[in-house]
Amino acid sequence: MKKKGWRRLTYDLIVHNIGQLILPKSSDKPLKGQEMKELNISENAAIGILDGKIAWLGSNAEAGSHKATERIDAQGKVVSPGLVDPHTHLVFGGSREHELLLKQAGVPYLEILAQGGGILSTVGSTKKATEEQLLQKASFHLERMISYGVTTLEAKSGYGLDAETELKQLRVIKKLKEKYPVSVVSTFLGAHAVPPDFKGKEDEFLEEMARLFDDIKEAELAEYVDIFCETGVFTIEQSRKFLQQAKEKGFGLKIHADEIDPLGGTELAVSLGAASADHLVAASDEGIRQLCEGNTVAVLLPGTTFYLGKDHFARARKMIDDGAAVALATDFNPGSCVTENLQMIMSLAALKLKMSAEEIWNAVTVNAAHAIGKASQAGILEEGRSADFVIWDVPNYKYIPYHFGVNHAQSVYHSGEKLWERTAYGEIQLSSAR
Ligand SMILES: N=CN[C@@H](CCC(=O)O)C(=O)O
Ligand SMILES: [Zn+2]
Repeated sequence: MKKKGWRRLTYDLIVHNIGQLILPKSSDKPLKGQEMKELNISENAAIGILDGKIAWLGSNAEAGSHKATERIDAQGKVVSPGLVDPHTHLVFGGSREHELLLKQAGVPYLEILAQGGGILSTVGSTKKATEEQLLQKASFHLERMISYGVTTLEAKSGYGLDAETELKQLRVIKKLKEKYPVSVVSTFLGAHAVPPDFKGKEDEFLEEMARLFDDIKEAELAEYVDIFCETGVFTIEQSRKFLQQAKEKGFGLKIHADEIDPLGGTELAVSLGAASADHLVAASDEGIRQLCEGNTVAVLLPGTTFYLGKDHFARARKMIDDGAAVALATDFNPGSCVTENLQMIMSLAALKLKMSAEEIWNAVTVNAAHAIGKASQAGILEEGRSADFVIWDVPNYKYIPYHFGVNHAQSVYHSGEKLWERTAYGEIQLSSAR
């Protein structure tokens, strides 16, 4: 009956002749284990959009009988929900290309940090940058993310490590939310590293960062609080106390956990009911077992492992086969993963994490949305949802992880509005380049 009602309408937009429409399963919980292996693909499909929302999903054959102000022929290509990137360090000053030489010489990531480089180097550049400069730079990176098909993302602070600069970064994220139609979720990562003047006084530093919670809540500057729980940074006990305080103030929780050493951050995340535990390269069997029991999403960042030149990747196969919920993210940042390209991460997930195409699509849509509390708005295409979708210039959904390092997005929509479209670069630019 509902469909008949819709049929009398004139849609704002109909996208028809969709070869494959990717329809991750809608669920109030992240997809776990076996559920991640299932992905609904509707062939020869069409979608109707009205007032920024998906108003109709059906077959291409039916599409002609519906009225629409605008029609787009997808030419048998693939359409998916807009991608969700649930872990980025989008706002920072400067860059760290000089560290490549250190990496090539085999200096470990934590050693560069201990020498005052790494995160601390970016802290210096971020302190120096004005709010406007940070906004311009973050806008540049955000626009590139959109061009790769991202319509919802998380962005962290964490390159200030003092009240003034952390709040400056969070205000930039808030401005990005206002400036762009995409959905941006903000995370306070004041506990990202120990500033030199607090070396040996980590507890004091965390107390100082925790004193910002009220102001951040009051000004609606962040939805989540995160901490880097790692050898030489913050211990499990410090992380537990800090996150517990954040939880009491009403923040959602995230944790940079078990990235290099298996400290037990995964278990901590589950025990605190964190939305996500991120990295998990060194997560223990017990940590994985607990992930299977809870609803904390394992946000895996294979681009970081690749960029840090490591051979050992997070155990995605075990996590999924045992029954955990896995999402994927870029971890875009100036030191350990310098890419805005979530499609590249999808390829690394196939090649290094041995994830199937179905698991990968669920990991960058529905599960990624769960990891940032956006599951009711993003990651799914169904009637009544925001019309956030991507038309991909590929023959089928398995093609994107397969053909790596390039941009397969043809056009990107949020709330039914076209945000980005690939220009016709083919003939003209190539011939002039020759
Ligand atoms: N591991 C900690 N933080 C970031 C890296 C930040 C940086 O190196 O600038 C990460 O998630 O990889
Ligand atoms: Zn990170």
